[in-house]
Amino acid sequence: MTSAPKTSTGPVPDSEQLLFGGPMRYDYGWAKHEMASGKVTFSAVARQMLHFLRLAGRMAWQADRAALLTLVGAEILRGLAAAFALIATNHALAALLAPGHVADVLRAALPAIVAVGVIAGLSSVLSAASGWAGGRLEPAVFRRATIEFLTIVSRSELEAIEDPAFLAEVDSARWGAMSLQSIIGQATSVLTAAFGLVSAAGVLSVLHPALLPMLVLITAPRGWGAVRTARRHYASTRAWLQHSRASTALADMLIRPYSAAELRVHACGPFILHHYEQMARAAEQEQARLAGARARTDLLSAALAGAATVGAFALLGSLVMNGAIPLAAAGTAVVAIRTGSASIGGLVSQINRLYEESLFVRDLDQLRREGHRRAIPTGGTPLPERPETITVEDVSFTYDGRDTPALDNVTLTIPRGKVIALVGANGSGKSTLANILCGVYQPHHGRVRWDGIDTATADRDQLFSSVALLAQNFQRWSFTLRANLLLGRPEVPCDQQQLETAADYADLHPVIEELPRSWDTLIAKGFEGGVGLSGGQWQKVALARTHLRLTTPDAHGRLPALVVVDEPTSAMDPETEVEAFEQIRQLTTLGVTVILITHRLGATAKADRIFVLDHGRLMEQGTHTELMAQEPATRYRESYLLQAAQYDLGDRLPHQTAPTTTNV
Ligand SMILES: Nc1ncnc2c1ncn2[C@@H]1O[C@H](COP(=O)(O)OP(=O)(O)OP(=O)(O)O)[C@@H](O)[C@H]1O
Repeated sequence: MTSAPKTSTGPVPDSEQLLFGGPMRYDYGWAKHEMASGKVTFSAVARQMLHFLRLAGRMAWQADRAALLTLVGAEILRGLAAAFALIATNHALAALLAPGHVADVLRAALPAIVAVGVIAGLSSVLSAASGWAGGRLEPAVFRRATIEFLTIVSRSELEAIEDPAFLAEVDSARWGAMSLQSIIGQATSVLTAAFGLVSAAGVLSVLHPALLPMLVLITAPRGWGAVRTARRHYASTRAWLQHSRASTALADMLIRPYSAAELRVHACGPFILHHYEQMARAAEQEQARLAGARARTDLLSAALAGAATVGAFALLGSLVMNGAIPLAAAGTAVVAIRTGSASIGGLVSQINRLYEESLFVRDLDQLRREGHRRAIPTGGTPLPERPETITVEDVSFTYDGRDTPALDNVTLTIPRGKVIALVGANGSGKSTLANILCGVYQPHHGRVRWDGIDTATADRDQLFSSVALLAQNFQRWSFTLRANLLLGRPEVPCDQQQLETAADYADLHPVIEELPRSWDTLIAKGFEGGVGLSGGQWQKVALARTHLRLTTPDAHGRLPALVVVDEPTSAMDPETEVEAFEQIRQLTTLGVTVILITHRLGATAKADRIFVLDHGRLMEQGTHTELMAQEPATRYRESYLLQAAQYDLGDRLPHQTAPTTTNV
């Protein structure tokens, strides 16, 4: 172990530059990963591996004790069987090489020969038992590790999920969950090979102490080669995880329904295919590089091990010649060296994989700690069920990688049970503010208070439960219509009547009537029996889901106090849209405060209060009448008149002409 592993070679392929703006390799700075770096000692590697084996063992113990005990028991017995087989072989050889009549010699050797056969049979049974137990354990451990991984990631803050460094950890840890499963199989094989080696070593040291160091000399180069190859492979896999995710995304674009129409009309297929191929070639080159490096390492370690084997046989020959050991013992020693070497072969390839897998398990372990740090906190100050006012105080927020803040010292007050409109040009910060109000982002500066209680220290689960979010890019769950609504309040059971009420509210029944299996229709193109919905129909589904959430108490009897609707009607036809806005306004009759984000200023005109954002700053506020009457003309009035002029709504003030530039 002398140098840190290389991860990629060559310039950035054009495809990666064009499509992703740079190389899709993770640059980890290998110094951070001491196990993968060239500076680690073998004992450190062994300690780490034992640590992760214990981790896998603990998980296996929790998953299926009987299977784990069977597995370990069977492997220990197989190891013992291998030692007994060698002893029996020694007896058989001693009897066979003894002088005497052939029939007598055979008779004397028969018990030992039979013992060798019986032990071989027993070994096969034990091997089958071990395979059965391993087959049960591996998927169980994989399930546990995956569930743990998914729980950690899905409970992380949204900012963490959007952080590329955290995403890199997530990518690698996901691999770790798979590795934890294979570690069981690897560990079993290592155990088997190690027992074989130990029994060979035991027999050799009994035959003559000088033979044992020879076995060690045969083993050492193969062990060195295995660890070197594993490190190289790990470094490469980890660095190329993002590349592999990007390639899968490209392949999906070619074959999934969501991109099918534009792909065909714009003839994007050949373009994407070309770049997919370029990326696949880059990955192929990396694999070829690894294969070449592995071949070189294998060759070197095999040459060293071969030289050691020759030395071992030479030593054995000289021991026989000098009469230090009898011929029969030499025969047994040959068998032991061969068994030992075969065990080394198995051991090396298994340790190779075990080591590599344990590096990924380590990443899973790391995600556990990092995930804990980035987790949404549990507990905190209780929030009022129906706050009289929600105040946003001097709130600023800047996205990672951005120089300018998305929200810049915003201060505003939201009274209970009113419709509050957030308006502003694209990118002015409306959705960011909505996400802060919902508790998915925490302000980087300033506070949001519910009746004076700072939401940063409040019980976040309670905050989430008190909010309904109909986001601009709301989730179109690839499930049945029923499940799509139930996901409005998934933690409590809902009956059909509640679903019907929500559907009534969103005028969803005409859509349901056209669905082949009514509520149980799978609304997902690309799955068997699945049907697609139009954009406006999906918005109705989302509106119904929001209503279900607003009218269904959580497990503690709490109903949402705040609903954020972000561009809820953008895909609806004019008639439906007018109705939908009216329905949204009606939500205040439930005692809920409505935050309405929309560019349709006809709808905001009826809001109780309007806040106008511009480049993350709160520029104007008031009622529609106030904002329209202000002099000099507000940005809001200019935009409103511009829209009015488009539709000739006749809302233009007598002395005004519609401006043509400003946009809210
Ligand atoms: N995840 C993100 N990472 C980095 N920047 C972001 C992210 N989301 C939004 N932004 C940036 O933050 C600013 C505010 O975005 P936001 O989505 O809040 O605007 P908006 O007013 O809702 O816009 P629109 O009317 O187009 O929906 C924009 O400059 C946007 O590019």
